[in-house]
Amino acid sequence: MDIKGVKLSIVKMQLKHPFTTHLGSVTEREAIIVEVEDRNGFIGYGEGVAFSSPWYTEETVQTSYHVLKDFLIPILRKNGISHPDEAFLLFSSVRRNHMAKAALETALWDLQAKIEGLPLSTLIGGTMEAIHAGVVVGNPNLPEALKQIEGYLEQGFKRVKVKISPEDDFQYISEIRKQFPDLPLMADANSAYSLEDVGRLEALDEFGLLMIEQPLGYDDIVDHAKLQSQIETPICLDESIVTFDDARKAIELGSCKVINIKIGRVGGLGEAKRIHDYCHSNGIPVWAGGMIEFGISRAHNIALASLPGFTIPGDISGSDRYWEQDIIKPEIVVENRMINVPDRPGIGFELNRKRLKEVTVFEERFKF
Ligand SMILES: O=C(O)CCC(=O)c1ccccc1C(=O)O
Ligand SMILES: [Mg+2]
Repeated sequence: MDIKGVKLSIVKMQLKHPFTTHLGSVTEREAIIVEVEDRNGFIGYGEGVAFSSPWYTEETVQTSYHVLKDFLIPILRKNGISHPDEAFLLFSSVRRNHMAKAALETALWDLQAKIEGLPLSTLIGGTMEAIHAGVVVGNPNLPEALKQIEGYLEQGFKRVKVKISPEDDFQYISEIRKQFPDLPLMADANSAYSLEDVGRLEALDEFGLLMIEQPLGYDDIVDHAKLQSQIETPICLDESIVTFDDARKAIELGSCKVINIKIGRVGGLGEAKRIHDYCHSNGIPVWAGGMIEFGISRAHNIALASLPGFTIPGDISGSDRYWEQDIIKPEIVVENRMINVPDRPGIGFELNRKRLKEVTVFEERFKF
């Protein structure tokens, strides 16, 4: 790859409605948009998905920016790269900081796909022409949540995920079940429980949830194995799976029956694909997680979710789920409960430069 330079833009946009978990509410989203340009004028896009504060993982927009600017971009400039497959190893002198790494690595994947004139999904071995849409309700107010779910079902979403916590989990889920008895429903706890809550979690078994996501500690795989042996509902791990080896160990221990793959959390598309391949050959279904992201990250998720092991609808909704106007064109749309996998080169979406400019609060260029 003959890279000419990298541009980083920090963008900031209000969400249409706050998104709430037991850890707090997100009302405004900051992110880092990465553009890697080569000497033939191709530009690859990536998005850094760390939040403004370290509530979901330890990274933030500012730590990602620092790691990109002062470490990852200089490593890339000094060493060069011939294929994005090499990026994770190339960046291995920097520990963790997976969201920063993924921001740059995904831009390299988009660039490589554009150089080859292929859709990104094709380049990574995707087999699906369209993926199932899924949506997340982050609203602890039950009547409002019920209304929101009704609206999403009318829009054609196939699967709904809700956020739960020990405060009102049984009542919250039972009311949703009463109103939507056949809805494919799942619950995400974002580590709100401990092993002492086994009884509470067992009580949810009767609701036939597709799965419960990350009930216990955000870095735990041992207690989750104990819990899984005591509840019927399949456990899905999110926060705990940060590396390929985490996935391997969790599967070996029986800590989960499903894995949520997020490109940012695992350090890039290459690692996300490795985890997918391992899960696929071990009979563990996977789905693509969401990060309340803008269209660039969503587009990378769409390419990822076109791989054959993504058999469960993920947290992939349209641009209008969170944004009045996204930073990409065309915007991502849900049609007949599905999102089309683009057949255009790369991620298949262009930056909407006018919109990007409106929401950019800081930008910087790095010449190679
Ligand atoms: O992108 C979405 O639609 C929301 C997905 C979601 O639940 C989420 C959003 C931000 C941080 C963590 C999570 C999660 O899956 O735990
Ligand atoms: Mg989650």
